[in-house]
Amino acid sequence: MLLDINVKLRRGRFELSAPLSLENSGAGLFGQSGAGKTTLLGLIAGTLQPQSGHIVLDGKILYDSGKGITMPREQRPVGAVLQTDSMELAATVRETLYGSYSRCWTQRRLFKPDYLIRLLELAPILDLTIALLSGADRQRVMLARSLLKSPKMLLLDDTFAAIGNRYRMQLLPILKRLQAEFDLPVLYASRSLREILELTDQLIVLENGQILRSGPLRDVAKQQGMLRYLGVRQIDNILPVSIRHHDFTGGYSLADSFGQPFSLPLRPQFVPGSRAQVAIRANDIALSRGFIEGISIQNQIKGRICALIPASDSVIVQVDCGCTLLAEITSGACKEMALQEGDWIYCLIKTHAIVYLAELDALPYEKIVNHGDNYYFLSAAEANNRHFPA
Ligand SMILES: Nc1ncnc2c1ncn2[C@@H]1O[C@H](COP(=O)(O)OP(=O)(O)OP(=O)(O)O)[C@@H](O)[C@H]1O
Repeated sequence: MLLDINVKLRRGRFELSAPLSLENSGAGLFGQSGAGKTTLLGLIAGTLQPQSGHIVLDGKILYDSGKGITMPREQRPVGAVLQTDSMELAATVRETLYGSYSRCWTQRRLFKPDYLIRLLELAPILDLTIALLSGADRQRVMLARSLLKSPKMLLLDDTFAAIGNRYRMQLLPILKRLQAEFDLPVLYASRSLREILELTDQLIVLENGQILRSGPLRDVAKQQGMLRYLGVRQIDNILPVSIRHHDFTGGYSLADSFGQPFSLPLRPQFVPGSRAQVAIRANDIALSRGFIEGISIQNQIKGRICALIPASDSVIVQVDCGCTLLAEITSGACKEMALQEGDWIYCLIKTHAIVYLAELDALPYEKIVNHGDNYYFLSAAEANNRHFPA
């Protein structure tokens, strides 16, 4: 167990009560403004003390009210970039970084300052004082300073939002590398599911100081209304995929999900090996008894029907393809095909019917085609709202 927390804290009217355990991976801490994300990170980092409970990280007790243990912040094996953090304004970036490095035990040191200076492109600002830095530069310095503690876990409080767009695109692969190469789990707090999903699909949903749900997005999203709460419109299938390679000639990215190959819209920004979440609407999946040759649809995923669920004028067909896919077809089609539970079937999915979850905010317009004097908005979400200028 990486992290085991059960604490209570009251601040004015706000009460945080957070029983939470994390296995050996990072997670995204999602919550609306005021949900308690910064508070929870502060409790782990040691900037705040709970009234009761315990916090154990990687077998080390950081806090235990029963045993009377409170480990001071400097000694906690936690790197944290918190909104409430401050730095010595008169110190230079170099002094800040080397100061943090010299306080880390030699045998625990994971990173060298030079490595992080290169990784986070800090060389041009090394001799500036913290007071002279922009907000985004300060965030990068704080991140480097936290990593120089060689932490067992990295806590980030809405860092993408604070760091600015330019470095955001650079920071993402860095954080992914830290997780993969250095086995450094990141707990990332944000109000944006989209940002969290760029890093991880493990979610902790916090509301009003309470943990509503935790687990992989697929499981969390099963709860009625949860996706809407997370700021995502209703979608029927969410799949984790691993990107394999990009076919620039063919115009698609190839990925695996539960051992099945998927052709996805081309997104070269995903490094092969990285993970993403994709969504497919149930009524964007057609079914066929056999594999079809000579068809433009790139995804023909074979699976076995495990349930036929009648809806008002349609049938939801639950297909086990390694992962579970829900397809929605008309009752007429279901009857004509004489579908039965246990039958083998192919799920036909067009590449462009698959949407990266991180891009859902970018909807409703997926693509606008100008043909003659007419504009056509090619987006399922806009089906009821087409706009054809005169
Ligand atoms: N110093 C304080 N004293 C009393 N209450 C506080 C203090 N700081 C925060 N709170 C309250 O604690 C609650 C949780 O705040 P917190 O900053 O942890 O939320 P958050 O989820 O991080 O929000 P945001 O996304 O806006 O940063 C809020 O109701 C806030 O008003």
